[in-house]
Amino acid sequence: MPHPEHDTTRTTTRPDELLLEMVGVEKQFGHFKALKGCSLGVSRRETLVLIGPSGSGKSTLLRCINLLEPADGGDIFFEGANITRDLAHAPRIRREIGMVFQNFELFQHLNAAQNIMLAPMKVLGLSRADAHDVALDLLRKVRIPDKAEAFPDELSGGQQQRVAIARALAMKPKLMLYDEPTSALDPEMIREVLDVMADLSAEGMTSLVVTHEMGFARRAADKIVFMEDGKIVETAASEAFFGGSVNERAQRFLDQILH
Ligand SMILES: Nc1ncnc2c1ncn2[C@@H]1O[C@H](COP(=O)(O)OP(=O)(O)OP(=O)(O)O)[C@@H](O)[C@H]1O
Repeated sequence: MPHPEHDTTRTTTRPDELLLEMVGVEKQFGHFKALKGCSLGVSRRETLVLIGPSGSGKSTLLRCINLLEPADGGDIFFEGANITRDLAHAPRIRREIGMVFQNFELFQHLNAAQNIMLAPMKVLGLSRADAHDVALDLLRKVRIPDKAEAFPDELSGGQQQRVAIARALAMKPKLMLYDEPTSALDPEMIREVLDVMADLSAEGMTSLVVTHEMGFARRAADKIVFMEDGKIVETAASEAFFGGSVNERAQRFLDQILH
């Protein structure tokens, strides 16, 4: 046995290491408790789908993770660092956690390539030429290679959402958060966005996705998380969840959205 200090086969990063861990996270808006002691772990390369009734706290949970909302209690660890207790982590978290919103939130006065190039130039210090190359690569990845020059109002909703995904990917995030990314889209566009997200998950992009698209959940999710009334009621492996071995409230909700 080699001495541990000289054992070059040891690594500090296990492939299944927790990337994100939430422990007892609380969030209050005035007198209303939106998150009540939420605990959740996300391992590297995992995709989790978060479901639950309207108002159960799904968006608030995502917004606490990337520090758009400060948590009032509990702890959130990202790569082992407690990001809720030390505001110095905020710039890194905004770089390393990508977020995609329901309404795309693209800059209307910039074309698709410029939307994608902005943060890599401003935050990562890439030259315009390098950032442009990154943008073209990502537009290929999200399957709209010919839309670099198009402005948001010249794109369909599905194309705009794919630009938004490309814009988030341009920062090389370690975690992607998606907040109902297809709920503002017409049915024929939903599939093209979900296909891109499923490809990213299959490539190992760690993802936390709020969606009611159960076809996507079946295809891409490792785990399903069910929230109700500000609490995480159930976290189950996807097979167990769809196989029916989940608690009764989660099952009832699943039946509602499937039928
Ligand atoms: N900034 C805010 N101020 C006051 N209340 C808020 C705020 N943000 C969220 N809430 C409340 O917190 C609760 C949880 O909201 P949240 O948006 O997280 O739910 P959700 O599960 O994402 O719902 P939906 O599926 O409808 O998007 C809701 O009752 C909401 O009204």
